[in-house]
Amino acid sequence: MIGTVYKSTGSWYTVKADDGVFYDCRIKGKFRLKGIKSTNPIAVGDRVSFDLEKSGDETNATITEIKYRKNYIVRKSVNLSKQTHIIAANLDQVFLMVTLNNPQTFTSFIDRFLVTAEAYRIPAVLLFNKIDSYDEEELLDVKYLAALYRSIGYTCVGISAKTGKNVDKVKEMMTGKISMFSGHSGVGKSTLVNTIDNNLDIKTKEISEQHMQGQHTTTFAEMYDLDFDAQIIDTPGIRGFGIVDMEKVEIGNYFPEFFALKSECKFNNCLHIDEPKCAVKDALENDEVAWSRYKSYVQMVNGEEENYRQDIYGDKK
Ligand SMILES: Nc1nc2c(ncn2[C@@H]2O[C@H](COP(=O)(O)OP(=O)(O)OP(=O)(O)O)[C@@H](O)[C@H]2O)c(=O)[nH]1
Ligand SMILES: [Zn+2]
Repeated sequence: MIGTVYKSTGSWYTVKADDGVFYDCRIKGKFRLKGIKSTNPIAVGDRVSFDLEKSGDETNATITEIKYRKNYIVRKSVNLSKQTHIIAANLDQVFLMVTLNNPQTFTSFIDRFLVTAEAYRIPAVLLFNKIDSYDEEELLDVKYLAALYRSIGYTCVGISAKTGKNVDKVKEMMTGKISMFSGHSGVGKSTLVNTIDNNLDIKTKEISEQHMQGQHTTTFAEMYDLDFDAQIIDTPGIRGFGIVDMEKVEIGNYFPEFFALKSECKFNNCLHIDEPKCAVKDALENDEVAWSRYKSYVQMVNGEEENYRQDIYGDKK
């Protein structure tokens, strides 16, 4: 039989077979995955084959094979083994919820998130939430940001999880897909999920930062069916993506508007920092590339942490 993993506890996997029936499965032997040293061989979202075997009154379900994963997101374990914990696999899209204030979402955070999504090959959508609460000036800031990210190719929607404004658009985008919601604490993720499907009762199991750092703590994601043809993956305690290891020369490839210009740079390994005849820097000078994006890029290349203070909306230089 073939199905999708909805939940994993490390030793048991809840699999929804393609006929809609749920089975608790175990794995047999060891699953080794090429290229990753993982603490968990099978993750939520994985497509698996499994066998049913009767023993007396019981039916044992055993996973025998993992199908091709189109993508997966990971969290590095903090202990010395350098093992990777796969949080979820086969996401169709990820929604980043952004608010201008309460809490403030900085462009450096948005850009880091988008770079990670590009690296994971997961389409990202920006949802500007709480538009019911903004004054005219703030709405202009939202429009500016939405236009900026749209020009790069990202879908952007202004929504209100509270009033339901444009939530129908979000539902439309979710139909037939597996989605994940990310964003800072307080941006309205739970509120939105409740507005989308008020029968769903995801108990947001908040895990303290301190707890997350404990090496024995494992956070398990879970997939939920909504009351229309859509699934969401909830990752308790994980509000963004883990950080993906990247080479400096790679980072520019995950800024789509930089990548599009790369072939016009004089050097094919151009870092777009100090090199002469750099098409990205030329575009920046001509205001064809946003300064906020370039600033995020330089921070990432230099391996700096997000610098919240310097990051101002609509600040072009
Ligand atoms: N005005 C307004 N308030 C909102 C909106 N969406 C959420 N809120 C409020 O923002 C606060 C935080 O919302 P939550 O849904 O708990 O945020 P969250 O992202 O799930 O937060 P964590 O669980 O901490 O990650 C609550 O007081 C909500 O009522 C909105 O569209 N407009
Ligand atoms: Zn360049």
